[in-house]
Amino acid sequence: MKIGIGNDHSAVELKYQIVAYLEELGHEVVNYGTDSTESCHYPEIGEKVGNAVANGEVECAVLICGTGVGISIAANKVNGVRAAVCSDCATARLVKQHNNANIIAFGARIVGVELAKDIVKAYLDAEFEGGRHAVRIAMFTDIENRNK
Ligand SMILES: O=C(CO)[C@H](O)[C@H](O)[C@H](O)COP(=O)(O)O
Repeated sequence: MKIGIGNDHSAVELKYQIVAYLEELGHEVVNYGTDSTESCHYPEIGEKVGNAVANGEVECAVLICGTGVGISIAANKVNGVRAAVCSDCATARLVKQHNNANIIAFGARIVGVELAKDIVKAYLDAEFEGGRHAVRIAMFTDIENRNK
């Protein structure tokens, strides 16, 4: 799978570890984040990754900032993006099964590297269940269309 990754200055080291892990799993990774620990602005990276997912450049993406929150808020401003912050594996599985999240986010200041890898794996291994959940996903699109 072609997977995007984006991060701010707080998450450079964790980003490298997650890229290595994704490659170990056989995925192609596109890096949209910073490779510098110099302070930068996460909204720019969240938007860039959101666009990459929305226009199909990558199938899904991982976003990492200090908490995962700011960068996911930015990505969620892009139509078609469903970015979800996860700090545990059950949530990571459910955001795919129920919300069909196309971006998973977490915080480099919140989760350690092993938990972060487990979160990514739980998300990638899960499948969207469709059915009643598809009706609700369609309602996200309705919200986007009403608020253009
Ligand atoms: O956006 C965030 C919180 O939602 C991220 O954690 C950022 O990484 C954080 O705000 C950056 O903080 P810093 O003090 O500028 O390193």
